[in-house]
Amino acid sequence: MHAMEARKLRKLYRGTPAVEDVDLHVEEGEILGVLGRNGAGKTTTVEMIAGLRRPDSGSVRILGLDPHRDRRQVREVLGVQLQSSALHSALTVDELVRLYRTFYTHGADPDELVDAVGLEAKRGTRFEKLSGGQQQRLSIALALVGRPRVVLLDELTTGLDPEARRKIWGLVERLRADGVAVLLVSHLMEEVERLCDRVTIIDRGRVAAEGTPTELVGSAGFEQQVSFRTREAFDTRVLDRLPEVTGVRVDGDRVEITGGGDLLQTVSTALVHGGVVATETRLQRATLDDAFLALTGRPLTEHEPTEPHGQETLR
Ligand SMILES: Nc1ncnc2c1ncn2[C@@H]1O[C@H](COP(=O)(O)OP(=O)(O)OP(=O)(O)O)[C@@H](O)[C@H]1O
Repeated sequence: MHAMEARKLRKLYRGTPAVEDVDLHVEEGEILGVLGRNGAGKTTTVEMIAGLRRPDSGSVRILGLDPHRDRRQVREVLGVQLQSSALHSALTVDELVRLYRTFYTHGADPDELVDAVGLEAKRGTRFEKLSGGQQQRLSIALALVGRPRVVLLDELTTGLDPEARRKIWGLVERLRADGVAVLLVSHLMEEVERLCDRVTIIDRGRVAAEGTPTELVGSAGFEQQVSFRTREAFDTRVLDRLPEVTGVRVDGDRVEITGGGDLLQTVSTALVHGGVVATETRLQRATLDDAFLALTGRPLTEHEPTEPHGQETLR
């Protein structure tokens, strides 16, 4: 059983599909990144997984539970941080965290959680007096206060400064180490490349590609290049026979290898076995940004073409 599984999710807004045929799953101790342009359908997908919006068709399971049918049990195991959270503006950070803690039978220590998101100096500050980034950090704390087993994070660190961002990344890495299943919607390639074990690219409401960052770069048809220098005469047969290697070029003391898979690891191991002393070893490979462009035809920073949609409220 997957910790979270969404199958064939579909959502229309006034007849126009916003999400079509979307399959996603996350395992315990795994971070899945969901990457897509503005308007690609990511938030709609997360809201359906959270049970905040009913899909027109398809199903969601959180630890085997249905977010609508088993609402009460799902609340105990699921943590959700959405892009815009309207919280009681007159309550302080401490009051809000303690209030949310009472919603759960088992939960986190409120003081530790406030420290973990870096709001220790703001404990007594009312929500309305917090900066946008501080409100964002508070919404992360509130998503985690029930010690959830599955967490949905939408635009986790948008608007945070680099230091706060690194702190929150550390927090998400600790969740993974504790066996929590994390779904992370993001616009930031750096965040996705650093944190995510697997990535699903959503484009125009559909899954365009899915895999580890390395697999996505590979599936976009990019080759990697490993280069190094060696003082000894180099026999290319050490590398030629490896399935990952597609080409070896020797230019004086410099050797360049092209190929796929985990090329750096494969080449390094073969060189050690072959007794070759290599220096200045470098790996060059396309980034997830390049893969996104190749797989969807447009860069991540472009917006989805806007189509007229009727308004619909959460239900
Ligand atoms: N409540 C709504 N009523 C009507 N149309 C909507 C509603 N919410 C979203 N849409 C439309 O559905 C599509 C998907 O929107 P969604 O918010 O899910 O995308 P997103 O990938 O999360 O975008 P962003 O990165 O900007 O948050 C967009 O075209 C959007 O305009």
